Amino acid sequence: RWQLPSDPDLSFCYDMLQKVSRSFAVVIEQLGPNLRDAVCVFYLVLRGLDTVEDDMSIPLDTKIPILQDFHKKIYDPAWHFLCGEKDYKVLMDHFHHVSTAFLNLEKRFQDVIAEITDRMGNGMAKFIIAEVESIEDYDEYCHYVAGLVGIGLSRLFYASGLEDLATDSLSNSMGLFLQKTNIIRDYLEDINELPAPRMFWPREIWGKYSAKLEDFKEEKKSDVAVACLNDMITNALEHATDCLQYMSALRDPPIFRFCAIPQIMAIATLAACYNNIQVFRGVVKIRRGLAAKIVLETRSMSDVYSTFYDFTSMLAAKIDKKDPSAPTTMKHVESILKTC
Ligand SMILES: COc1cccc([C@H]2O[C@H](CC(=O)N[C@@H](CC(=O)O)C(=O)O)C(=O)N(CC(C)(C)C)c3ccc(Cl)cc32)c1OC
Repeated sequence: RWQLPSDPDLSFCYDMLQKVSRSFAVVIEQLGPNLRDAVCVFYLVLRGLDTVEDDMSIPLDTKIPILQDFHKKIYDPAWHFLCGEKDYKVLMDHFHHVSTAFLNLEKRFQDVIAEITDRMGNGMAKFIIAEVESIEDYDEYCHYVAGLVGIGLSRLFYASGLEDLATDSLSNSMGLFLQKTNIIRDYLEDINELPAPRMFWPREIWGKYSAKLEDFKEEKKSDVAVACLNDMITNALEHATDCLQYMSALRDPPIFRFCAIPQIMAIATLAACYNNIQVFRGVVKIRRGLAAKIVLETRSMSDVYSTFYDFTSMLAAKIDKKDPSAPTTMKHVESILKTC
């Protein structure tokens, strides 16, 4: 493993990265030196935003201005805010390390991070009050919290000179595919969240299957729960071909792996969740051994194509003709298999 930076602010950032997402930290650290620091700082700035958004103990009239002005706070090493739990409390209480590391980045990287943080913070603020009702709301919310991350990363890759600039549309899809997979996988964890659950499953989808989203926890509602789950997964699969197109355009091997590994985890998760009532009984996680295999064996686009092909075929094998979404699921499956 390369030498930890002597710079105390950056070494705090890499330590935090290790703590908040060990598996992902490994792939970030394999990026080139310039890009690595920018992505590490970007990741922690996003985690900071997320921690504020998720902290239900912060009153709205305090939370909303923090979200909206977060893009200015990152320029102010004097600013910090006590919120979040465990490692996130450490992150927020010592946020000056992140803002100092941010200020030491090249300006072209700072500008990308600041603009994305501005748009994301304002988007989050909008959805603190508004519920996700329609599929359009669902795509808009996922754009703010995940699509913008893809767009920001594409701009950092381009600013580093290592990649051409990917379109906002394909970059957005990279975020939506991951975020929608997380929202689907985390149904039970999210709906049991105390003091108040924040659910992002759109009423336009679940309202076709039950009067209340929490009904899916009930044994007697298993059939409609699985039908709704398959509908949600079918909606997420719409983004898969955009993600394959985005990854096929990447040139730098460390950037490729950084982008490909989460996408493969996502298609593997969707295949495991499809038609699986266990999503409403616990959190369906792909086995650690499989995840480790994915991290080690994803080197080229042909690895990505064959892995997407395999997991999409596994999902297709589980499609029940009687499932209400089956025709649409088959359509998305066919376009993915054709692309691979
Ligand atoms: C071109 O776009 C990307 C390319 C590579 C990786 C990601 C994306 O992947 C991780 C992967 C990650 O963080 N995995 C976790 C495991 C998990 O969350 O289930 C981990 O390995 O700890 C992820 O999930 N999110 C969070 C969002 C989805 C909200 C964007 C994320 C947060 C901050 C950054 Cl800088 C990047 C990402 C991209 O973002 C779209």
